[in-house]
Amino acid sequence: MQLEAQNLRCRRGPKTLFTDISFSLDAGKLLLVEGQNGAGKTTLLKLLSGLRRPDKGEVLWNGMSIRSANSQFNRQLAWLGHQNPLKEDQTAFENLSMLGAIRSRNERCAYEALQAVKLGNVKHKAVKTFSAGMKRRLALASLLIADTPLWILDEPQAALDKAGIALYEQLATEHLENGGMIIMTSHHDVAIDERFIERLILGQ
Ligand SMILES: Nc1ncnc2c1ncn2[C@@H]1O[C@H](COP(=O)(O)OP(=O)(O)OP(=O)(O)O)[C@@H](O)[C@H]1O
Repeated sequence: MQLEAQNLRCRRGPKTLFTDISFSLDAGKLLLVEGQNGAGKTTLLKLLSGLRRPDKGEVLWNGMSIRSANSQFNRQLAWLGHQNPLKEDQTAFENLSMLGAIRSRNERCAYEALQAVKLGNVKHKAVKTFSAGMKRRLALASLLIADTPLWILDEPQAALDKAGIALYEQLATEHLENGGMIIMTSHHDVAIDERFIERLILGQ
């Protein structure tokens, strides 16, 4: 398994955000994308997810363009942006069950994912009653339900308290140990073993 970026260039409005980004990421590795506000981290993650096209360059999954129907890229990817992809009027359990149904998971997976993010005791409460940190935990549970090898996560630790950040780091470490891959941004330290981590700093 490999994700490769080849000579990516991106402009937004009059500004060139980056001109020649290349890297390759293998199974069991985490790419930490760093840079100041406005450096282009979110934009780069969108290019790598296929949500936005680069002005130049290509993103390859296992040697094949992610735009090729044969790449199966979308089935391998779980994306988490700044916004949590949650239905506010539904309960935590209903949100995860719905995602699980799309991925042919049974209800037990939803219960297990809720336990894993320590939301088991509020599983039948509507998401609109949750705090920002609880919603972010639920969004992290959706990664477990998706069960894809590649996670692309824009500030996954946002809104989480110390325990929530530690929980995220634990889930991410387990994912990497199982041969998964993660691309993420963060404005904070990430306490994940350095042997998993590669870094890309934008705006230098
Ligand atoms: N819809 C848009 N139209 C034009 N310019 C945009 C748009 N969205 C973002 N930009 C610009 O693109 C640049 C990069 O934005 P981006 O969100 O990728 O940065 P970032 O590194 O993720 O920032 P942050 O750390 O604040 O989340 C910024 O200068 C921003 O003003």
